[in-house]
Amino acid sequence: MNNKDLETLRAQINNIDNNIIELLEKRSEIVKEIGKIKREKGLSFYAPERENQIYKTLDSLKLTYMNKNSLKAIFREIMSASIKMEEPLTISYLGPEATFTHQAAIEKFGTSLYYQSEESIEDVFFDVEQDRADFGVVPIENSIEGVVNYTLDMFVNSNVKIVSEIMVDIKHNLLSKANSLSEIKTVYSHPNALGQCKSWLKKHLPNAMLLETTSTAKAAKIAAKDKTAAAISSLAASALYDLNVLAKGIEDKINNVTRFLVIGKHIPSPSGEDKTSLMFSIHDKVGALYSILKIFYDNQINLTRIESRPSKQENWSYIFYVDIDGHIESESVKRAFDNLSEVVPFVKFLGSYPKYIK
Ligand SMILES: O=C(O)C(=O)C[C@]1(C(=O)O)C=C[C@@H](O)C=C1
Repeated sequence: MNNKDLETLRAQINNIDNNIIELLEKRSEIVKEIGKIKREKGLSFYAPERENQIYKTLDSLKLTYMNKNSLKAIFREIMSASIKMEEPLTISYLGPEATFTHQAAIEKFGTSLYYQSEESIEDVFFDVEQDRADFGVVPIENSIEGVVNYTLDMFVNSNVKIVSEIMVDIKHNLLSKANSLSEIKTVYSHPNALGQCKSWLKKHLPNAMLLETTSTAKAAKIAAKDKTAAAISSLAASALYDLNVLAKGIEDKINNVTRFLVIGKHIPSPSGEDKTSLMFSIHDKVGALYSILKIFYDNQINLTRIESRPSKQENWSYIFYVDIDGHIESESVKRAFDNLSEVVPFVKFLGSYPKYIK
């Protein structure tokens, strides 16, 4: 290909880019209208059910050249910019910067919004409750470590609702200012990450001292100040703290996924494929849990998870958390919720939200 060809092709791209920009301008004009209606009606500017519809449409396309994940990332950012045009929302997350929760938040809301890092899950809940943030992102469970009890417990006394969910593949990496493994004397990370990379550490750094930190991002911050130290952390942290990636994907089990929740104050409209989360306690008597599970069965509702936690009110009494298929606005879910309310001492609706799609 000679330079002339290259110039011709780039001129064609310039034309297409102009068309894309013109269309984005037209799209933005409509977005502004939507924003006005939402403000008048007190609706949520972020509409996860609508975003899922758009992602599903993209998923169903038959494309010749474009990679679907790339296309979705482009639309993620278009919608992020659109939300910002309607209302520049603030998203609170369990920080510091470059944690997996931060990554999850950006995956959900794109890069156009404001992000507010918090030191604890409790603070993320408080930010949303007290309107210091419009939405919050917190971890709820990991495929290896199990449920994040702290997040579950927060729902007992909080009135925030679950409005969306995110799944993130957890990839651990060894980051350091050093250039080779032989220089590493200490490895810092969150206890979960150290646990998830145990075999790799034993094989490649058998003599290193392992030290726990409150987050994987904090570990990266510490490692940035000591050339004999390394951190197990995300690639985002390697960029943020300018660290070398000495080894990629060092987790022992490859299927390491963390589920995060977006919390807010509005309940999204049904998307067609939704989940509902509920919390309840039961009477201390024979068959109590059985009779509750039967309510879901009788209403033909699929129960996708059940967790129990000590109620903290009296010893050996428990609170149950369930996720079911369907939206609270559907007849069967509404009926099941009403039936449940009649037989349990305490029940709380935690949210109906669209199921995660990658
Ligand atoms: O359809 C809406 O409710 C919009 O606000 C528009 C739009 C979009 O850009 O397509 C933007 C933000 C919402 O989260 C969903 C969709």
